[in-house]
Amino acid sequence: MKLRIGKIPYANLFPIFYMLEKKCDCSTYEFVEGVPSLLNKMIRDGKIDVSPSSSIEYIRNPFLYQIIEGNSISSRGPIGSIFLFTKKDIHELNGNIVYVSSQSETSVALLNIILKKFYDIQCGIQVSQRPEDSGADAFLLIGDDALRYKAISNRQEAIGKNIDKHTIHGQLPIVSHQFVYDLGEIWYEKTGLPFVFALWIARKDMFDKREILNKFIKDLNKAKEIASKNLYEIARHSPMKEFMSEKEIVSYWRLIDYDLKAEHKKGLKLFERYLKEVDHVL
Ligand SMILES: C=C(O[C@@H]1C=C(C(=O)O)C=C[C@H]1O)C(=O)O
Repeated sequence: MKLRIGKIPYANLFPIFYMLEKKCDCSTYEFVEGVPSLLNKMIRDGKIDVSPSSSIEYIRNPFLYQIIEGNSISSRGPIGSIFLFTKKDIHELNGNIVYVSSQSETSVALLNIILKKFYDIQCGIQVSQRPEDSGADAFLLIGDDALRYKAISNRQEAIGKNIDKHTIHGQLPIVSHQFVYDLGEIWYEKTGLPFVFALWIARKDMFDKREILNKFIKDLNKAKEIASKNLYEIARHSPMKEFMSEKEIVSYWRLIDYDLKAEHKKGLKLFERYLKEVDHVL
């Protein structure tokens, strides 16, 4: 009998999973890879036991889960991988349709709050598997898609004026969405609180695997601790090296706050309150 653990295959959790698999005995664990929206559904349906899940999944079904205390994916300011790319200033988006990544649930909800509550802007929201190919004026990417798109845009910007904006250079997209908003940064500016993108949650009804779960919680904390002290070494093994320098990868990881303390929970409560205020469908 193994503990079925959700594994988000993004750079944000790479340090933790890397150290978990390297430094801990994982013989009683089965890792199940999936993007956040898929893992949310799998843990809800009892197909996995534990997962780093969109924080909104816990807000939706708190009775189903226990929070693994002390752990999250949060930020106090920019998060570095949740971006709204737009062709115009955010204040001018009224009436537009924003295409959002089907991989996300929390960031889509946060975008809804940012647009409606913080900027008083009404937009349609369209879920898409590849928002960046939608041709839309505005789109939201999360995780590695966001990192990759931003890295490529930065590279193009650096090449700058030499690029013929109407020519596709190899795999590079054409830079046209010159406004880039980091959702973690906007949340922090408006609230002064951390934003919790993901929580580690476990199903409450997991009676026969309690002992393995307790071992996993210890291993998770150990992996998090070791990872935080070895980011450069981990960056050498990161698949993100294809798009980012090791220094950039480490800077990205340093933006992420992997803790869950009283302040984070305050941020989470406020997120829940604002979700109700903007009538976000849970
Ligand atoms: C920081 C991130 O946090 C994530 C965002 C999530 C969401 O929007 O639902 C879920 C899990 C995390 O992977 C990211 O993916 O870039």
